[in-house]
Amino acid sequence: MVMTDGRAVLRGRGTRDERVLDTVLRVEGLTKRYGRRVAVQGLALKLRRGEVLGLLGPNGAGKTTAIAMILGLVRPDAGTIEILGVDATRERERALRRVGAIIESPSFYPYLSGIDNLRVLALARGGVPERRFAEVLELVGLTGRERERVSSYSLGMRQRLAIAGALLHQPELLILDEPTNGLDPQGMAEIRQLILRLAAEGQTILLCSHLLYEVQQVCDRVVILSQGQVVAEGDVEELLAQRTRTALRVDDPPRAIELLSEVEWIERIEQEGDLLLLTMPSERQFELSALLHAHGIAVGELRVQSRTLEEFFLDVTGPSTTPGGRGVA
Ligand SMILES: Nc1ncnc2c1ncn2[C@@H]1O[C@H](COP(=O)(O)OP(=O)(O)OP(=O)(O)O)[C@@H](O)[C@H]1O
Repeated sequence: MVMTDGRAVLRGRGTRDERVLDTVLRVEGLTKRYGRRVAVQGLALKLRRGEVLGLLGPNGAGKTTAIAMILGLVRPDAGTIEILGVDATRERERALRRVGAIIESPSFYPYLSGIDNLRVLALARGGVPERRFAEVLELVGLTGRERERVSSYSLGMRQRLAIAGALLHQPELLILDEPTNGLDPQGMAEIRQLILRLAAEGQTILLCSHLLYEVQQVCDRVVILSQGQVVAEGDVEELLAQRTRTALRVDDPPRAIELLSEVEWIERIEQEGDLLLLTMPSERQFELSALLHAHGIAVGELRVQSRTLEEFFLDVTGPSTTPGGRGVA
């Protein structure tokens, strides 16, 4: 992601290599079934200090169930969860001490001011130093509005107050489940800016979202879930590069399809009019051209089509595609 490198410099919490050594969250084999329905199947996640990881997936993919298991709200059927080296399934309270989370729409006392609501939240955490209130209000851009009643806040301001509340105890891991749900475009943009700002300060974040744009804008890495399973994982730009489509025009499409169906690095072949669209790594286009030539198939056109994350996402989560599978559509 273009922004990633710039942000790594901004963060100023050691080099990226130093942070790599430090794993904040490690999930392995995490599984949850509801009756015969598998909500999450063998999920593995690794989140390093200072990283912003996006957990992406369509509705019902299992994101909320995964987060709820990490937060000890739902008991896993199998798997391990380690937060800062502590086994969260065995020592839930100790593991969650350094975690801040927002998993539902925030609920506040509407007749109390923003800062008084934060004071109530701080009590639940066993108290925080007085100066921390000003710090978190500043971080979320609510300085100057903290004495107003929450009932007068916009939804975006309430969400920012909720994030301030989750940051009160200086968590090492911040978990945000669909933080822009229900917000208008301006409110969404504010939350995205806030996440970028927290990331720039070195905050480790697990962001759960079904919004591709949001994830592409703020995350270093993304894990895509579909029907409880990981179907793709990696740096967003790298994921897109791996799965670009190559448009091909040849003199004998049926023979080309027959030949290319046997090629291991071509994931998918689609036909659009007289064009063949191949899902394959773009750097193999010379190999492709040589292969066709060697089999006497003449190539009239060969060009790489860039894909949006949206197309990629539909490709890996869509019902017509078997993840990792090949086929002619
Ligand atoms: N308490 C429950 N009882 C039965 N089935 C459940 C329960 N919670 C979740 N599920 C099922 O598990 C699957 C995963 O749901 P989950 O809410 O984790 O997905 P999600 O990716 O968070 O989707 P959404 O964005 O719609 O919340 C779905 O099929 C859902 O119907």
